[in-house]
Amino acid sequence: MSALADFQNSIYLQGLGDVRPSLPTDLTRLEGLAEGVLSAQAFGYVAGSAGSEATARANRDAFDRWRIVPRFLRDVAHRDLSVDVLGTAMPSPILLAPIGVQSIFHPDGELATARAAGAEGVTMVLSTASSHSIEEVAEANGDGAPRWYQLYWPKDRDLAVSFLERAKAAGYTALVVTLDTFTLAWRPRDLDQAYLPFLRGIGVANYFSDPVFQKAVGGPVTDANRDAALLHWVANFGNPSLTWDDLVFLRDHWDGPIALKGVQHPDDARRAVDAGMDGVIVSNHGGRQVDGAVASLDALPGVVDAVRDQATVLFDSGIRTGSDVAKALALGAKAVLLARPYAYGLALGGQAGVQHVLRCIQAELELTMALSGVTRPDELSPEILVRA
Ligand SMILES: Cc1cc2nc3c(=O)[nH]c(=O)nc-3n(C[C@H](O)[C@H](O)[C@H](O)COP(=O)(O)O)c2cc1C
Ligand SMILES: CCCCCCC(=O)C(=O)O
Repeated sequence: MSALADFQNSIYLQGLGDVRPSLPTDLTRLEGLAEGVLSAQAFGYVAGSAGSEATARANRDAFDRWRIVPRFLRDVAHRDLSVDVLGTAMPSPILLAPIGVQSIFHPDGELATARAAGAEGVTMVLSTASSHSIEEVAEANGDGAPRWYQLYWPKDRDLAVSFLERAKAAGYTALVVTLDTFTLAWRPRDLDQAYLPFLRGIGVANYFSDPVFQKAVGGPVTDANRDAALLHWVANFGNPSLTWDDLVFLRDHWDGPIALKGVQHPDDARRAVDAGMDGVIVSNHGGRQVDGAVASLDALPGVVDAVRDQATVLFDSGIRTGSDVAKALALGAKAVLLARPYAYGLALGGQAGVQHVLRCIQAELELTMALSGVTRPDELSPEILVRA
């Protein structure tokens, strides 16, 4: 048995003293509870997706179409979930996905998430659009805690370089470059409420604190130039004219591993390998960008097949349970990024809420694996799955 499954026992033992977990252990229940504590705008922002939200639903349906076939009598007494992903040692194949503007969910925002990740030894991927700066989040995360940085590649190349240098100096070891959100998609829940956190000054901490950004807006951001600074942010946030050739620039300015997030097509995965990228993250941004896009899990096997072992394949979009993690790993992902469930944990319980989510999903993964005859993530293969 491992520390992860011990978590399950510790809950049962608390029951002897009539203590119950303060949050549900079925993580699919968190969204409904979070709706009760968040403003309608914040809840719409996190729970909403693009258009009719068909892709968000497809992400979940794709998991339901695969079923695990348990196997027994395989000596699963000793289980080890640890993995090495792009040079980072991890206790399990689960990272915290980049989620921007976290202070709309909890006053401590990314600081609470970073403390939770640091306490659990789980790698946090910090968004460029965070509500606390690169440096503040690193401090909350703690010395030696594993952390990666996610880049929204701005039009201003000097600003991009400044972000990369700040991230490197603050101990972020790998770079995630998100391809699918150079502009916001059509998101009806936000449009109907005329709500965008950035225009209210949330999610711009890294920009407003950056010397290159400040120079571009004529000095530090104050009440006097705040509106102009926000307009500059809007104009510079993303760059739709980027091409594969531009990746050379990133390679030249980041000496650690780089993973491209948002890859869905096998040819794009091959191009990532050709461009010297170390990893790809199969993701459709949780259905928040292209409504009607292929379910992320359905795109995974084609990408795995395309890159073979020339790059590390990670996965997100739709992960809600430990069994979902097992399915994504069985279909070839090296690790997964957990997203909305931890945002709901943050909303419901701050740092403790995020830790609860991490402990539950890791314990559930370990138990699912053991009860399926598997002791290590790399033993998961399509052989444990059938089509429903
Ligand atoms: C509220 C919210 C904010 C997000 N912000 C970012 C971000 O700043 N950068 C990024 O690469 N992805 C961002 N994402 C996308 C997640 O990293 C992830 O790809 C997606 O949420 C996965 O779908 P799931 O939450 O349904 O599993 C965001 C997602 C949500 C829900
Ligand atoms: C202007 C686009 C900002 C998006 C940042 C957050 C995000 O990725 C999301 O899905 O929301």
